[in-house]
Amino acid sequence: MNHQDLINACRQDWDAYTQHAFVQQLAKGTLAQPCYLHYLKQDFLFLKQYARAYALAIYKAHTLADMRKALPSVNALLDSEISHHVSYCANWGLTESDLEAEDEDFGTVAYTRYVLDAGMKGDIVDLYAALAPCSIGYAEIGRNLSADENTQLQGNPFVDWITLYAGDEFQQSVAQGTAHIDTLLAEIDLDSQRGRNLITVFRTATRMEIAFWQQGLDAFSKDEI
Ligand SMILES: Cc1ncc(CN)c(N)n1
Repeated sequence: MNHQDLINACRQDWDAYTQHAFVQQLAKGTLAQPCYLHYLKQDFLFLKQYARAYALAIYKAHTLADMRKALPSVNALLDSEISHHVSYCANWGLTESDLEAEDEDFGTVAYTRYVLDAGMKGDIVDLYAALAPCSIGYAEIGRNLSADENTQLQGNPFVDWITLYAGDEFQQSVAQGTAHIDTLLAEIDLDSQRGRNLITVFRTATRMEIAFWQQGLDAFSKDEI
């Protein structure tokens, strides 16, 4: 099996994730600012836990080769993606320590601890099945938005978000990570119990992504700014 089998096995949830109303409003530039800010703050906290999960992949690896494969993702999260969020949030006068002091919302706790638990109780492949919707999904969203002529780039307050995830650096790092996941999945039969378990893990993380977008949209009524 490979990553595409995982996506195909949960197609409905996958499409609900990658085409969520939050994504469509980002693309049109119509997303309410409180929703974006809530999402960014929570995503900062999400990425911090997510970096721990990639560090767990080093711990779970049996070979030096697999340990080295996980390291670029830890670096990319800590040096690039989290730093982008810190700079975006500086526009609202928020510092890195302000962001670290934020409370995690329920969807943030549920998703990140689910990924960490899948990796703790399973092996490295279970962990990657839980991590994969995050990287592969955002890369797909970035590509879709940049290829779609209806995406509003000019004057769009969220253009930085779109260019981050559509950009070469993010796309290449996800392509490398996905090739590694495919190598690990290649030994597993899609119709085996193991294959079905991995689909469940991948689908659960995909459903968590949908809930994470919704958590951002639901912030509309909260007084965030
Ligand atoms: C919730 C979520 N999922 C995925 C990504 C992309 N790394 C992200 N920043 N946030």
